[in-house]
Amino acid sequence: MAKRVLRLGTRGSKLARWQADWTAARLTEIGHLVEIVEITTTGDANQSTDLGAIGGVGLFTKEIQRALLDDTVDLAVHSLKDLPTTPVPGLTLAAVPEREVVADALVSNTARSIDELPAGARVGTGSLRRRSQLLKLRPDLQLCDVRGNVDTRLRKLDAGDFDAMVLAAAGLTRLGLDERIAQQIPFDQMLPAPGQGALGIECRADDGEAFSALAPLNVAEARAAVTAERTMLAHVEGGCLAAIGAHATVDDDQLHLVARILSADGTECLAAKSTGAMDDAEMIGRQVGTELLAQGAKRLVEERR
Ligand SMILES: NCc1[nH]cc(CCC(=O)O)c1CC(=O)O
Repeated sequence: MAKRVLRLGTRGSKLARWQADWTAARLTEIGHLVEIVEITTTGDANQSTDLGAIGGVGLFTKEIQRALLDDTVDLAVHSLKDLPTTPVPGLTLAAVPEREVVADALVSNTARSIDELPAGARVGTGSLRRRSQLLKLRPDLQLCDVRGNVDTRLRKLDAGDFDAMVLAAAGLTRLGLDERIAQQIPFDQMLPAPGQGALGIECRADDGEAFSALAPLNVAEARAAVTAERTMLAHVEGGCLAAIGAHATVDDDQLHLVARILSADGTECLAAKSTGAMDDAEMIGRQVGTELLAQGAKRLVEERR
């Protein structure tokens, strides 16, 4: 019998293609046959529209999950930070591979750090999380909305549309654009999005063959860290629209999670952290979420609706 070809669904952006190629290469190395299938998502088709206006949560992932459920593809590779925390019946997150650099990066042709930005500098970012944390640090900054893929954003920066911008360091590194990173922003200044820098690979829950193929790509420490971050996010019901940052690390089977949630203008900031066994990642995520709710997180989440 001919060996089954695993059809791997991905978005068409350069970064998505890199992630799909990386996953396909790992699977091929261990003897699987993989075919990459490109899928256009609502998020990609609407480069100019405000993300919130076209339904926010799941914009980049829904169509690929649909293709998985329709049996058009067998595997789906996502940037885990774009994947909603609500489970999709019939699908399972089969692998969270080794995580790339988690921090956000400052990209600028003039400044080497956030502290070094001149008063009133224009900073490009479409993310409320980045915006609120920047304003908390530097209320003088002028935040400019910027959308599009990494290349488009870099072109706008180089054209002088703004003095600096903030992107995930992981995306730049994967695209070979490391030299554009002026500063890896320290976590005390900016906490990343839950799941940032990690990939999530899904398959149909009843597809044992695909699940087994993906198992060797899973890294327990990476899985535990993103599980803690995502459980916290789900617990405060933040979705992708609230200014919520989180970062979990695993050290000697001990998991440390820190999280914060901010008001839009950055003047209010709630923070919580917890530590425990790596195997208790979900419990640690819930503890931190509960602590944020006790401090009044609901009001900051509702502010965005
Ligand atoms: N929301 C878009 C998105 N999804 C994943 C990444 C970067 C790679 C990653 O975090 O894994 C980016 C771009 C960015 O935020 O700069």
